[in-house]
Amino acid sequence: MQAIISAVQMHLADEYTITHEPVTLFDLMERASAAFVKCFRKDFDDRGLRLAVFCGPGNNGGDGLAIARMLINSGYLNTAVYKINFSPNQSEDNKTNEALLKKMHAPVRYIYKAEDMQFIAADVLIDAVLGSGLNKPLSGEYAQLAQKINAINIPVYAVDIPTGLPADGGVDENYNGIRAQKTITFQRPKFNFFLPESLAATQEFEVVNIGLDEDYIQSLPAGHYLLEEKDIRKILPPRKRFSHKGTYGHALLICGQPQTMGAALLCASGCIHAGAGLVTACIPGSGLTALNASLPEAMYLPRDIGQITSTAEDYKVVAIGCGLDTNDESKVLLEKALEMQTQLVIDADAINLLAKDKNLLDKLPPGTILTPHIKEFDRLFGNHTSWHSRLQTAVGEAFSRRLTIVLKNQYTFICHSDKKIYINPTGNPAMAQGGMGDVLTGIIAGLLAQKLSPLHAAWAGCYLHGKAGDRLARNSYVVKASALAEQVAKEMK
Ligand SMILES: NC(=O)C1=CN([C@@H]2O[C@H](COP(=O)(O)OP(=O)(O)OC[C@H]3O[C@@H](n4cnc5c(N)ncnc54)[C@H](O)[C@@H]3O)[C@@H](O)[C@H]2O)[C@@H](O)CC1
Ligand SMILES: [K+]
Repeated sequence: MQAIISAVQMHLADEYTITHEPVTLFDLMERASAAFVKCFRKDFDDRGLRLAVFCGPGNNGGDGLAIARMLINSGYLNTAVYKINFSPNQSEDNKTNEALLKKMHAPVRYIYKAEDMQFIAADVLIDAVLGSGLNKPLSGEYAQLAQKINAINIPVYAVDIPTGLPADGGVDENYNGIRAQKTITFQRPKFNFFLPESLAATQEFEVVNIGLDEDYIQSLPAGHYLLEEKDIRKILPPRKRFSHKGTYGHALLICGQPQTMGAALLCASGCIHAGAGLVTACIPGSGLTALNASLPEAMYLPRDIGQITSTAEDYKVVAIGCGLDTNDESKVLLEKALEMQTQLVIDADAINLLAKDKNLLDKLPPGTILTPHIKEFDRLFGNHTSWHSRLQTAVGEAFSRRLTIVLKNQYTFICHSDKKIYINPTGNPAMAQGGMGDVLTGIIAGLLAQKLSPLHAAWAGCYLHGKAGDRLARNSYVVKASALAEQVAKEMK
């Protein structure tokens, strides 16, 4: 998995690479700029485009100047360079790149005040004003410049980071920086790109490698990690010779009401397709026919506390909450589940029940997995006005209560008791439909039944769920939860 390092650590990686390899900062800037141009050309192949490259005073601006040179050299002859000179500061490599550009007789226009900026006749604008060196929110001339750039209605491609967006530490709800269509970022995505608020700063991002020392980057103490396919492959349980259904564990799913039986069925389907040896659905009797018809592999347990208690020892994992309602009967079921001393997955209405009665929250056994979406999370742990603060709460609660909190979103954040946040990269908006969360709960329960640790079950569950969704979204506008559950088994192969 990739360590998502901070802007400060990225700077260290930069220095480390320069000290330990025969490269200079200027060489790194060349590499970064060449990588940007390569990526940019994939999206804009037309050499006749009018490009406006805005370059600031530091190394981000240095990249911009080098990018302009490379674009002109590769035939984008309508490239105009705007050099932002709000202060006399200029980094060394910025100076070198400015000189190289001038040697080519490329016209460089200087902007000393935001109001100097006249009408820009361009098809695409490249933002290399400020990058990871941002050390305070934009104000004064820079804020005005950002406003003026945003008012030009053309696509903006940001170099490394949109000007005004910090790399980490949250995004201001009144983001006043440059709004990019795409950001081509160096070596690592920046943590803030994963927060929904960053959409104001960039619609999308692409990471390009610039050859910084990977071993060093991975050795840095990071609080955030981005999951990769190889991490998941390593932890998936193998189907062994001579194994049988008992080998792969028994999951009990306490889910569903007569009017939300689909949630229980989808959860059971996720669990079956993730490979649990046995799946028992504890659902209202009115759902039995549907269960037998749609999932003949699943067994049925009536909603009877006596029967649940007497079979408690059979289960490796209990998942509770999908379509459960928050009525008194459901509360009793949750109380029972909390006493069962098995691995627990708590979702949906079971989370809402915890929110209603904080005494129950305090009874969660260590190792429990919670799978809230944003509203369930805020009901449980209080309202948050930003994702940054929500994640801080999630990390704190996961640590102090020894939980794994799967905070669902476009990029799901898995906050674990080790105080780290694991980011799941898979998934897409075609999956935004009812029932998806129920399938995820089932998948995680299925993996826990197969003896994965809570953390590994959360990693693999989220990754596979999103990957199945990505595969299905290639040929479909929306992805149905039931189809996704079936796809999961194929992704695990
Ligand atoms: N990390 C790396 O390994 C590499 C980084 N490179 C580039 O270098 C960039 C970072 O460069 P720098 O550290 O020079 O910083 P920037 O170019 O982002 O910023 C330049 C300077 O602007 C000033 N500044 C910051 N915030 C401001 C604000 N709100 N208002 C007014 N002035 C402000 C600061 O004094 C800062 O040093 C990266 O984003 C990337 O584009 C690449 O050139 C190559 C390698
Ligand atoms: K930038």
